[in-house]
Amino acid sequence: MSFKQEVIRPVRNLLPSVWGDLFLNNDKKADLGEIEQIAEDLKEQVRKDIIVALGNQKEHTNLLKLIDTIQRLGISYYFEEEIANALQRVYEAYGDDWNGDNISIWFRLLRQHGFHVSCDIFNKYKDKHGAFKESLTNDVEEMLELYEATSLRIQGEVVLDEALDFTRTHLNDIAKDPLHNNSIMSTHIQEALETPLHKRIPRLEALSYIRFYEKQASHDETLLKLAKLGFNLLQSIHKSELSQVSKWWKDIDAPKNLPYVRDRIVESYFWACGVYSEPKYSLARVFFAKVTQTTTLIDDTYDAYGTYEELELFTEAVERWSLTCLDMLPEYMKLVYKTLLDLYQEMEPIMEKEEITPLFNRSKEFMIEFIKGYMIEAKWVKEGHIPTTDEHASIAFVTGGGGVMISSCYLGMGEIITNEAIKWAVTEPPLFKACSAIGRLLNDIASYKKEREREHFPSIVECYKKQYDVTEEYAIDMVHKQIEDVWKDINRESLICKEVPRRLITVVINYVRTLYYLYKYNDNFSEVGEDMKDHIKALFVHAMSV
Ligand SMILES: CC(C)=CCC/C(C)=C/COP(=O)(O)OP(=O)(O)O
Repeated sequence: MSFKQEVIRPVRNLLPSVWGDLFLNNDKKADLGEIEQIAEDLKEQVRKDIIVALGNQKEHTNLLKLIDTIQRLGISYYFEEEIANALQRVYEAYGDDWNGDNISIWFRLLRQHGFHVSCDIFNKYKDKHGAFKESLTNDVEEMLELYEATSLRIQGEVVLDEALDFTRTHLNDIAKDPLHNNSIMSTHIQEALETPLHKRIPRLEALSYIRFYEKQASHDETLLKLAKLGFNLLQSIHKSELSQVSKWWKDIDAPKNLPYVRDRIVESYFWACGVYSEPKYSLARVFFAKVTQTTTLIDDTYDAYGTYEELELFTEAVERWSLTCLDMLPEYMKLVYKTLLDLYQEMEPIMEKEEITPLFNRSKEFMIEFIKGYMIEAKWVKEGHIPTTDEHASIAFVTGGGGVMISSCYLGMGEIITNEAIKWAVTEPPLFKACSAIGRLLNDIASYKKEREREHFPSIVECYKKQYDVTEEYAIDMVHKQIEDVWKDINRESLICKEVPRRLITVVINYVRTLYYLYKYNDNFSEVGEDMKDHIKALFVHAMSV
């Protein structure tokens, strides 16, 4: 007599996609030839403005303001060369001794573009007792700019730590002051306090800044029009890509074949657009969206469905990376495995043509290490092991996904992936590790309560509590402090990597900005909140009225 043993699987309350088939059939590109021509003429005008301002030293403060506005409006990719050249010239002309106005904008822009200018200039804002001058509080815009500049600080820049405390306190008071209540400025301040510019996803910043800028009496019509047209032009490309990835995902038919999996292809594509929205990175964007959904598929297999024995088989198959391993896997896992291998297989010839095979191969290795990390987590869960914070960090650097996610972001970006960049990326540089760390910390803070409801790898919050015998609130504070420290590390690293094209560094920063958006308060990826739904609709459904 044989007894069929029932398999006990983890239980999870799975939320379906909120989008249904909304984005599936949007692949017809509209004919935008006429709009493109208008945009071309506007671009020419802006280009001239940049060149004229650069040529006249008296205009350099305005030049920086113009560049800042262009960036915030989301159209800097039209003027990449002009902006890089202008900032290079400003750096060469002034070094650390900027003598124009708007110190904070100067500092923020130069640091954002990789110039390690000194923060000592901010001592100008202090009085003889070393405190920030109270007179600063009379100029709200200047205080706001100083606040924004502090996000670029690195470890040890005490003047900027102090400036952050000072400006945050005063801006908070202003935002709460009934005199300013509900004014455009007070909303603007509140948004800045919530998420400083440096931590915002550029595409969402464009969305909100276009609305703000339009209401400013001093706005420039050419810039505003170009921003709106540019927004719509990008949207039409993104809609078609979103339809493409939705079809790919639809063919896998997860609701029928893998019902335990989070269906987050739209959110995955949103993530990809957070990293790069320019037309020329279409291939990379589509690939990265698929990687993110596939990683989610694998995460859910380890966290929410597979038995320990099945996961061991899957991990072994991934290490061997060959379709011949399909036979050793249970039926449902075959599809997970095939999705993973097909995804890379499809990219292989393109990567060969682009001569970036070493990076492509390393990216596969990162994926294998990542999945082996999930297996270690599964083992600790099985043993009921709560790791020390150091042990936790050692695995979080792997399953935090920095290596696999950032290397995947780079695949398909074309000629910007130079040999130097490949040499740098394959070593898993500190910037990748910082992505893993911040990803894990943000994700743990957002989801530790939910994860506690079921069997799950312990979050950093649990590890802190156990190791240091502290309260939950204290542990959470420690994690927030750590997150701020990682931002400082990212800022430092992004100034050091001189051999890597700047756009590849901003890929990393944008990736982290998107993580920050997704996990700052809740796990917006698993449980898409109202704000995120509105943002996705604004980016991919509604065109902007011009
Ligand atoms: C590594 C990365 C960024 C992968 C992209 C897919 C994803 C959002 C996984 C996190 O799932 P989760 O919220 O369930 O996380 P975990 O199970 O790791 O706690």
